Amino acid sequence: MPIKFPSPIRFLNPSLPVARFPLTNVGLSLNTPRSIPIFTRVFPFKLKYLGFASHFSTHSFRPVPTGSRPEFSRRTGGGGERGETKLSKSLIEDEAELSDWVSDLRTNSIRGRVTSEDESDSDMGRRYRSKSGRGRETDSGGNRGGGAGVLSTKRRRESNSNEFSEPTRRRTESTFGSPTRDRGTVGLQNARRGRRERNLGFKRDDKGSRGKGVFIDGDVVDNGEDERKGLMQNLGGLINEEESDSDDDDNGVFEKNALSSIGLEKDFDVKDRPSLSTNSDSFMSETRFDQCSISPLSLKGINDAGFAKMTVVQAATLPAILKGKDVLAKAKTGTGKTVAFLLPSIEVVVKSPLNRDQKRPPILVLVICPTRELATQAATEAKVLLKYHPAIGVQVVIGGVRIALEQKSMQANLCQILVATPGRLKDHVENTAGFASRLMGVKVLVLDEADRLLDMGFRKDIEKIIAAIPKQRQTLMFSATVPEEVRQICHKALKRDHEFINTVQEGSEDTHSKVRQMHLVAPLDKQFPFLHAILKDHMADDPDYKVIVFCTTARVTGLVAEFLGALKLNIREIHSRKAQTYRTRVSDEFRKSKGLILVTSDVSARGVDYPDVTLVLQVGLPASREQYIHRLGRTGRKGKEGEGILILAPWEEFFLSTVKDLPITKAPVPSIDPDTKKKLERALSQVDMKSKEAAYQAWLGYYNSQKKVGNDKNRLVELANEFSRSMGLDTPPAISKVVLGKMGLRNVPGLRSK
Ligand SMILES: Nc1ncnc2c1ncn2[C@@H]1O[C@H](COP(=O)(O)OP(=O)(O)OP(=O)(O)O)[C@@H](O)[C@H]1O
Repeated sequence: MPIKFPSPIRFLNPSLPVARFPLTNVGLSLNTPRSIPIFTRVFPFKLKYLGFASHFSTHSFRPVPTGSRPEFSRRTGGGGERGETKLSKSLIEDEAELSDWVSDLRTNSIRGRVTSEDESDSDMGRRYRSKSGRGRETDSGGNRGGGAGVLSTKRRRESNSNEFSEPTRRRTESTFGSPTRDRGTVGLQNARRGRRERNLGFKRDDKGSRGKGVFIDGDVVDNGEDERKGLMQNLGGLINEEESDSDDDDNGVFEKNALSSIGLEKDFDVKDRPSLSTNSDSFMSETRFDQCSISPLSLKGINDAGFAKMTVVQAATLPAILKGKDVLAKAKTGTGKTVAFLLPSIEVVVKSPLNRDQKRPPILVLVICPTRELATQAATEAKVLLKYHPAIGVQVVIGGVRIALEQKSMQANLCQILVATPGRLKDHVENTAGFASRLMGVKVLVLDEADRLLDMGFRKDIEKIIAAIPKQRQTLMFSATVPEEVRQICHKALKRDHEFINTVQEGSEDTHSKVRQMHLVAPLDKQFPFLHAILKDHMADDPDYKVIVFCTTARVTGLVAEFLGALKLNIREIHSRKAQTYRTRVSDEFRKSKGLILVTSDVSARGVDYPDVTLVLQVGLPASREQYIHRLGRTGRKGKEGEGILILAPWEEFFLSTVKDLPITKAPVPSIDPDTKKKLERALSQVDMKSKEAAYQAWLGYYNSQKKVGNDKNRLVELANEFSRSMGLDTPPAISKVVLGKMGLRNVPGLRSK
């Protein structure tokens, strides 16, 4: 018999408070006439607030009168969203698309374009030599410099059209450079000791515990968010003016509005939910799937997948979703959110009458994911659940795949469930015959990684997609992070009576306590050696190691991968400069393997479910607090233990204040013996000069867009040149004048132009 929960209470985790949002008067906006852009209505650029207490002067967003609002007893997330310094807003769907877009700048299609990376590459190799004097001049491989160019110029422009610029605030960094002390690697080894044993059970840990980025390697990003603001500053002239109507003002306003208008309706009392009261670290509930009204064939599929009981987020959200409610759900990384939205969506298809329109059979469920890897993974999980539903089909549409192939596949195969990345989906809406009418069948819309999809980089595409599906639908949004300002936007996308189900216990962190988090502050010239030392140490400590190294941009990722490859480490790399087929192959390989290090940009930051990752290393400033959390979430999945180390330069230490609620301790500083030092220098000298030049430009672009670093241009260039020296270059690479101009860096002392 189906279990029943009293309707106003949404439950959760062991002691998870389930938050429900007050019913504000804002729920209508997404159901707007098609001709009016949704987010323009719901989030007007000139939105003004009349006070911190929640008064708005816009007709499309009215605050709940203070008196009628449920008391803002606590903010959810245990500080998860606290202190968000809002480091970012994304620009582009998938970094590959930004890559394409930047490639596009090389053409004559956009006014005021930048000189292409390829152009700037043309003679770089001849100009500079590595420290050893033998910089190689060969191209770094067919995968570079290409971009998966399947996107139209128009779309790329549109993808970028909503970025906002931000008034430049001058700021002088005062925290540059404090030398680190060498304390040996023993501490790190100790820190890890016993990890494997602890992994054997779900025991509680006793330890105390771009966009897309922007960019720009003159070229690219991998995932920043706030850098996007910088991108706009830097590339001002590149943006289509009609579309660059900035909502600069909105950002500050938005944050305040969010703070003042969101409250929790109810705190959850775990005593009322014995089925969920496992220990508070567990991601599993006591609820069985057959306790909900799930079809027998779905139950069979679940059983075959080996899922005996629901995870906490599944138990928390399924009853509400099955009842047809709109849901915004927040649950920690790796806790089964994908099944939580797929399973009830499948049930909607099961219950839908068979459609006899063979020519344009309707798409009933639309799942949108921010990256190609994630979309592919969600579709794979759907297929597992659909094992005993031969009449239900799932298809994927993502960038990097020939659109004609997708059109064929959607026509020739069952496609009641469509999983897509936003840009490609929009392409289909605009260019695939009959697709728009199929979309009019959508009954369930899912935004996976909702906060990412609702940020600036995706806004336009999402807006168009929502306008292309029926207003009468169920909307589900899931993420491990739901910043305040995103909650505001979510309100507009969801029905008024939607439920916000937060499975992160009040007062607990957004990260898993079984994942040991550390940071290491080291000057740039020490970072390559330290990275190597940490990896070697980890590999020695755990023969089943499986490590992900996150880097700031695609080009820096390429550089780090080459460096580690030269040291004969077992390396794979994934970033936007790699072809999609390569990305898919490497992703599959990494999923199945052990004894491997994946060097990657933020294309791998969210959602991807690689089992048993033992260590996540983040090198350089993460694009945002959220991005830090999602990257870290690649380890410690399904209740396992893991380890995360963030390597920052002294002048990046400010980032720690944005994650001060997380249990991040200081990592011991590795010691580097003279022989190893020489070996590392040799390895660096083997890295392709073009990779170094591209990484230098990308590095400069990325940090230029980070306001805390990029506002002081003289200092920025000093730091970039420090980075250049850390790669073994005596002279920093020259950058084309056009690119420097676009970055706002012309005539800054220390830069070389060509
Ligand atoms: N009921 C269940 N029992 C056991 N394992 C499950 C269950 N549901 C899902 N899983 C597995 O848990 C793993 C993590 O799930 P999933 O990738 O959906 O997590 P997530 O919460 O979406 O993570 P992220 O926030 O990183 O996207 C997957 O391997 C999935 O197959």
